[in-house]
Amino acid sequence: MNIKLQQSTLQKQSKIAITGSKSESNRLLLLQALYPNISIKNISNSDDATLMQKALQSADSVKDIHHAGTAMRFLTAYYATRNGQEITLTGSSRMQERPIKILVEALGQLGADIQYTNNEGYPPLQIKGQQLQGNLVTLDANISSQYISALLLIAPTLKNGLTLTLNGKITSVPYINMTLSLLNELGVETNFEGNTITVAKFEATNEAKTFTVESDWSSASYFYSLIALSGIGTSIELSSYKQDSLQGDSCLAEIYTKFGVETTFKNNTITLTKTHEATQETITLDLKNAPDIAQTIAVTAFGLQLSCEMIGLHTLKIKETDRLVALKVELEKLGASVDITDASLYLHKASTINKNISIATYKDHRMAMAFTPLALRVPLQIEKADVVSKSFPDFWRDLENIGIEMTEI
Ligand SMILES: O=C(O)C1=C[C@@H](OP(=O)(O)O)[C@@H](O)[C@H](O)C1
Ligand SMILES: C=C(OP(=O)(O)O)C(=O)O
Repeated sequence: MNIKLQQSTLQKQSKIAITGSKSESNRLLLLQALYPNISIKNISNSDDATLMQKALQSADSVKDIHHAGTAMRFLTAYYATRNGQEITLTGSSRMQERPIKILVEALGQLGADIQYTNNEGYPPLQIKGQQLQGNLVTLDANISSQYISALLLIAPTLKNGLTLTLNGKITSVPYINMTLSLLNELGVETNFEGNTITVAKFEATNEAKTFTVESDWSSASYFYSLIALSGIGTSIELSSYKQDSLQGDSCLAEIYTKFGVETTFKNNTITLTKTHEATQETITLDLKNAPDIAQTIAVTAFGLQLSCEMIGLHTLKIKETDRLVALKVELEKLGASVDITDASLYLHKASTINKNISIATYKDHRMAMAFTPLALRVPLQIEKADVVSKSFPDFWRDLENIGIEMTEI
């Protein structure tokens, strides 16, 4: 399905309820498999969370988690601990290009039996579950925090808990803190100081424990962008959000003040309002803690005809696509000039935005969603638009409801 977006104007005031965070959901689903007294409210309806649930529930020996990075990494650790169970864990062709060696070797230090089916260092994996021994693991922390979260999630079920020593610069730290906070909420003792994380053993209890997932902040980014590209006074209310979020992408509230958007928190909702014009000609950001909002921000800056320098983007090359290359190619089709390195992107100030450009999405939900707000400036097309379901299946319906005019082609 491709979508043609007419040049549109957002409703002056609107309301949306965004689905639960896929990051929180997939952590809680894994914890629920380990501690069945857990129940989960406002769980994400994303493909990634649905695939995680299916994999955990099905008795099949082959588990296919498609594009879901968290499911791939968290389930690798989980099945390595399932004594007597043998499974193959696989994913989409892109998933088979996303590295997993650091996690496999870390689990190997605990005695896990994991073999590569095709290419060393990449899924599919053949996992023979067993009771893991040992409690000390050292691993590189600069490639993906998901390897660390995967180990932390199984840590309280290990005989002596776990001590992780992290090598190198730690990336995507808020996602590690989210994992630790959820463990703490369950009652698990943890400590994170410098480059060492410890997790104590924790026994299952019968006491019911309910977690309520906060709505997804990465998904909220597209509404921040829409408001930034709208006229002064335009606002949207998004539920259900908290000021003390576990999600690092809640830094959007501060970042978007630079684009003229103010956020107010009230009764579990946030209201985003365009209150002023952008305050600077060049927006400079380090996104090592919030990699998933890089595409949204680059497109907002382009739409507002600002220049933008983003660093800390070293993880973008191994996500759903090489997001640095994808951003450069698609922004340049629209008339931008973009310089990239392995870890940064520089968008030069644009003087025009080309009309009726067809945006390729590279099997990456965030490419489709990040470019859509440009419909407030020019008509454009989004190719393979159903890709959004990885994290936000209701995206197109919600956008139509707030005034974005579109037709399927
Ligand atoms: O732990 C998580 O839920 C996630 C961690 C981040 O990945 P990296 O740690 O690989 O950057 C992020 O990009 C991803 O969307 C979700
Ligand atoms: C990178 C992402 O997801 P994952 O790594 O979990 O596939 C994302 O949602 O932007």
